[in-house]
Amino acid sequence: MTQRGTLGVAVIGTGKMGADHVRRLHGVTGGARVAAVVDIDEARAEKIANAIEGCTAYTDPSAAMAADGVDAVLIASPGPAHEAALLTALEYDLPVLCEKPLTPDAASALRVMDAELKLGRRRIQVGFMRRYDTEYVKLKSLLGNGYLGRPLMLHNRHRNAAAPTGFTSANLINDSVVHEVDATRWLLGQEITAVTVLRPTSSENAPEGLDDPQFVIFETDGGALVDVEIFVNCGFGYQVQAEVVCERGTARIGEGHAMVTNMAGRWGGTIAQDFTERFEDAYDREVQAWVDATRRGEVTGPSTWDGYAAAAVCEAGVRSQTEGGRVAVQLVERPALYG
Ligand SMILES: NC(=O)C1=CN([C@@H]2O[C@H](COP(=O)(O)OP(=O)(O)OC[C@H]3O[C@@H](n4cnc5c(N)ncnc54)[C@H](O)[C@@H]3O)[C@@H](O)[C@H]2O)C=CC1
Ligand SMILES: O=C1[C@@H](O)[C@H](O)[C@@H](O)[C@H](O)[C@H]1O
Repeated sequence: MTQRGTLGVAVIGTGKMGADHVRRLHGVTGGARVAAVVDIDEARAEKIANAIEGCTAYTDPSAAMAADGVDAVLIASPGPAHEAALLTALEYDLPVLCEKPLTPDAASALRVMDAELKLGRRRIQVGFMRRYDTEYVKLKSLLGNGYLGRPLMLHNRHRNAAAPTGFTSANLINDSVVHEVDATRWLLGQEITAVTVLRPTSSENAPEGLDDPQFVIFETDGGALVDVEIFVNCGFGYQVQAEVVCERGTARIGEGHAMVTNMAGRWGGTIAQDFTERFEDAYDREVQAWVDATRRGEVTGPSTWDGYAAAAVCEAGVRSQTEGGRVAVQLVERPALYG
């Protein structure tokens, strides 16, 4: 570790999330500094590096990871670029926080898991930040105390005001629904065994080539049924809601009613416009927890196994989108390294 024991982090990918994580590491969280930034867009990386003392810009992830003063890596490039960056980080034996998805399909996720298994110790945390959101944490702890009884159903709504240009049906599963895949596995403590994707009439606001919204159903090995409404061009804001239905009661999060105003014969509040607003605190807690654990020499949080299991479920979801019907999820046996 460098400079008075702070963790020197190389941030790979300096687009929307990467730039936000740089801001967070530099000015919000403690115990780390941004030692390097990497982007295939050289000007973008340089602009960010120039604003931070002691930070160097690179276009090649491998060069950044080999640099003096780099102790850890935060990957925020697009999903298809994650595998190469993860394998390089494992070669250098560097701890990693990798934005979701770990990779966009099960075979590439398995290659990453095999490389970590060869190393013989956990190095990777996957950026499933909902596990750090206070509402999700409360729901998890309520389910854990058994007060409501066994969970039978989980209803999810995931709405974005607008999807990025070029967002495809596969992105809708791999980039958006992947959060509900992880939240389901984590909240219920069950694996997802089958996925069915159904499509209502598409919104006239959906871009050419994308059916939006879609309706996704998971079956789990504990017998629960889970549904996800995914609507990435809903137009009015960003909403992530979940309601669990148990034997003796229900619990709901994500209503967003932090403040309700009454005025001119109406009542109401505001709706977050995107994930950086809705999950700001969760990202802060996630990154701080990663920095703290890394400085202690530990790896905590969602593992490579969680990333692989999510990738396998998403792959089944994409197959259901293209082939129709219910697609079973096949997982390899869980290695002992992942408990
Ligand atoms: N946890 C969350 O809620 C969210 C996570 N994400 C994830 O963060 C990652 C980045 O997403 P965004 O920032 O929205 O994308 P973006 O498109 O805004 O930024 C990606 C950046 O990576 C750069 N890049 C592309 N290939 C690269 C490579 N091989 N090496 C280095 N840089 C490369 C691009 O030039 C661009 O600057 C994705 O994995 C995405 O799924 C994105 C949004 C929210
Ligand atoms: O991860 C994210 C984006 O990549 C994705 O595109 C959005 O749908 C999610 O809400 C956001 O959390």
